[in-house]
Amino acid sequence: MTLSVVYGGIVLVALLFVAPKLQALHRNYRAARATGLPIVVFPFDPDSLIHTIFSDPLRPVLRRLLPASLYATFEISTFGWEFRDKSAVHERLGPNFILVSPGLNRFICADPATGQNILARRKDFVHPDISLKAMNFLGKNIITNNDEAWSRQRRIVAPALSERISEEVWKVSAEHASSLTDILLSNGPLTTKTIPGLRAIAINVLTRIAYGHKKPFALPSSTYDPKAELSYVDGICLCTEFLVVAAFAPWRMLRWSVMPTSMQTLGVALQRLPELTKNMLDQVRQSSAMVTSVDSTTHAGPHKGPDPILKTFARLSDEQDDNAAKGDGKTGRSYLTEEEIAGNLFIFTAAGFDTTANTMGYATTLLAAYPKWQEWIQEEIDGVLSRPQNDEEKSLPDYATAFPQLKRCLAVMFETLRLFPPVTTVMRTTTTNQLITTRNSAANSFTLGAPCAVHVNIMALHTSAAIWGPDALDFKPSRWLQPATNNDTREDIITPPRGVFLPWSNGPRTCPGQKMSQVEFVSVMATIFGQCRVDPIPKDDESVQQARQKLLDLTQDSHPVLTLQMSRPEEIHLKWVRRDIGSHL
Ligand code: HEM
Repeated sequence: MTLSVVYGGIVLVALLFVAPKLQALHRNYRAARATGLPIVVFPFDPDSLIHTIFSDPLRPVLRRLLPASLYATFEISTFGWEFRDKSAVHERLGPNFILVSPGLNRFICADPATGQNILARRKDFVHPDISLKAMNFLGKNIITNNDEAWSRQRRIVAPALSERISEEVWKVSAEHASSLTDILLSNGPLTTKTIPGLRAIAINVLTRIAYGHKKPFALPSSTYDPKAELSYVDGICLCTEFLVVAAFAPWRMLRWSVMPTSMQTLGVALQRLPELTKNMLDQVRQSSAMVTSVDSTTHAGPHKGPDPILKTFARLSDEQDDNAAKGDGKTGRSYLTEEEIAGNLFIFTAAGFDTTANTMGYATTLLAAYPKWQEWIQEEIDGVLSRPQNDEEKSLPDYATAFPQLKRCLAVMFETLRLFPPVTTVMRTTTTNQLITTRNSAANSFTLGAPCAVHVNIMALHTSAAIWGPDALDFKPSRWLQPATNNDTREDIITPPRGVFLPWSNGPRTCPGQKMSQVEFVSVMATIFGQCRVDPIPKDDESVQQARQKLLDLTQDSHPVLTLQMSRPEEIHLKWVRRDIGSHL
């Protein structure tokens, strides 16, 4: 009797737990059916905490145990599947399909026209809560706002990254790349330092442009000391390096003495950043006030180079405060609150760091694996670098002269981003039902019931054989260039059809750092590959060919954290050798 009560209780609890899930699954299935799109049903919520934690470690086990078709369903419920799958699932199911689960339905889109349509409608398809939470912890900012505050911030943030900073980005990137080249060439055994070195360049360029922070190039240190002096830039760099922990773990917990020193140092940074931001802004305001009074008394010439972004933010905010004091109120079109200044300064670093650093890391690894493409860009770089005077080293001409000529370097960036886009899927969510028109035809339109998660599958768009041809998965930078013809000897970058190449996304929320990242990438590649060549280092009895293949395998062993990154970058062993460049000039 007692036993049957216990069993009955267990069954009841199980039913109480399962019944709402089944109900949600049924409701979602009906909503998905109404669209007429292909459907994949997965019986668990892929966004639940349990699934998020356990699905990745379970993958190898389930791959062995489950029949292939069941495993394929499980795979597309896991985080980061887009990179592993490339466009295979869309080849089976079509460009658009819906993953139905007891959580939110997920509309997965790899149709260029539909993707464009979604990204163009920023008010209908908004950023999901999870990205807002992940990026909000140092203050509201352009990424974490969906409403009118976004428009106001975008009007300030996008121009701060415009063409006016290109010359400075070009110069600073070349300076740091040149220092890294010296280190890589002079320290023979430092062969694992390429990827950390490229990361150091990316963070140094960002901190110079955003905060005016001038720092000589140095490889990043891997030691952390929670008791050491901490500057604003150190704190921001730490938060960027450990973004996921910084976003979700409370600083008090990170400071516990049982935590690793890196986490304790991060805890200190999170605790101190509000105060450090305030001090830095006060300093900027004081020095601006001094410069203005000196300028107005001495009529000194204009400041050389663009102001750091921080200064622009502070000035706009102060102008609004002045208007408010005059009674106009802080309601104009161009201002940031103090919290938004802090949030956006951080976002510059967070959004611009990993994306650009990893793109340079993948590109360098691919060039080491494919000597053919390395020589291809070097041929171009040699034609652009200034000829040496006497014994001077060849140097990179200024931005306006060199950048437009280095098309092969830009083609390497595009091809790297095609195969290794930092953001493999752009996520949105809907709160009201949305009519979606595919291939610009009303006959193909359908209504997406809300709420629904929407994923524009960048990885699938970038690797579809139907779009890019049978060699879609090959690294082939020349696909980006219109070949020179008899009449015109200039190579030109091609523009791919609309909606098929979206590493920087598209529409009103497209990445405002697109040009900055291109200028930085080309400057760094031209500086490094102008001076040296790179090869993999074969291990033990490996052949060079095997070592090259290993590099390619390491690039494929990647997973997204916030952006796509290699799982084992420390295994990239490269040998840098100075090129004999005088001979063919
Ligand atoms: C290879 C380099 C880069 C790639 C591939 C990249 C890619 C992206 C992508 C995919 C988005 C999301 C857009 C969306 O939600 O539709 C984005 C947003 C953003 N990126 Fe980049 N990015 C790069 C470099 C940079 C740099 C260097 C900066 C600034 C220093 C930057 C600043 C931003 C900002 C502020 C946003 C938010 C825009 C908004 O929500 O309005 N990015 N980026």
